[in-house]
Amino acid sequence: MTAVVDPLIRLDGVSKSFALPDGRRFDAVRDVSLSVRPGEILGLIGRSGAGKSTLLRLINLLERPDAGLVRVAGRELTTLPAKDLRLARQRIGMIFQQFNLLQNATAAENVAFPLRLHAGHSRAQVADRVAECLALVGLADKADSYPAQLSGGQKQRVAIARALAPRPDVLLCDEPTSALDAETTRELLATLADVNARLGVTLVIVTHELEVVHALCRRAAVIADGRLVEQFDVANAARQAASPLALELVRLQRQAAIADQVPSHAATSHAVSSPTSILSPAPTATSTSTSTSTSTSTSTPSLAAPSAPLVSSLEALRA
Ligand SMILES: Nc1ncnc2c1ncn2[C@@H]1O[C@H](COP(=O)(O)OP(=O)(O)OP(=O)(O)O)[C@@H](O)[C@H]1O
Repeated sequence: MTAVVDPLIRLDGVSKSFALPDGRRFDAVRDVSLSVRPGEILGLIGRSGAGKSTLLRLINLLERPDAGLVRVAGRELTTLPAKDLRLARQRIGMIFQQFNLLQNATAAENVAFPLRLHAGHSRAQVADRVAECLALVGLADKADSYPAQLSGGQKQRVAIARALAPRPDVLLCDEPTSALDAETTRELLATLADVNARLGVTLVIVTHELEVVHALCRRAAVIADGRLVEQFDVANAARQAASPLALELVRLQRQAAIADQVPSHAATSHAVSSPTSILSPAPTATSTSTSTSTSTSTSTPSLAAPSAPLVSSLEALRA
């Protein structure tokens, strides 16, 4: 008999609307109910404007729902007084597409920031935790660097270290790789997989890149016009999924499976020539720079089909 595990995140009938300049209201999220189990990696996918980011921000109450309940780690957030909500939010880390680092603070100071916000940590404890988190994301040697001295991938790693510093149960990721080139995206996804596997941190990732879902997520939820259209296990997408977006993911999975079976030079040419996600704009040139390269591009990377090494290294991390 399988043990029933309580969800770590439970959204119950949440809705959110915004006021339009003409006085009408726009329904960005409509009556969504969704559960996320502890340790899960959930991808929220959908076309631009579907309501993915708003839904993500409802989980930590960066947006307050107009209706519905938001329960995280057993606590109903919508009814918490401000002080308790601040404490509850410490258990919910978040990273953003544009990193949102303090520009005039070093990597170490950025990571220390959430720890300093809350009393109770000695200077030595903060220093230890900062060093631990920077090492975890492979940036032990960049503690004294300022964001301007770091590549895009390194900045996102600092953001991950900062989010992990208060030991969250869950990390909300809003388009975490959209500002990164293909190679840096692969490295970042491996880091996120590692955070999930080693620390057991639950991940909820908003992305418009089906490649990210394929490479990292165990479950996917499709959002369209503010509604939850369907959810499925990524490994069983071919059997469980029905929406056009999910079927596009199935096509991507098949391409990757074929690429896995053909010799590497053929796989490479296949990956390069295959169409990218229908969510992405027209393909742009991919870069093969390393993690130390400067990547400040805001264009959507065109990953095409994920390369076999990416898929297998992430699957190894997942195992
Ligand atoms: N603060 C706001 N005020 C008014 N409208 C908003 C606000 N935030 C979001 N919206 C609108 O709500 C809709 C959903 O936005 P949201 O950012 O959640 O979509 P998304 O699926 O994440 O899109 P994208 O992939 O383009 O980021 C959009 O039409 C957006 O313009």
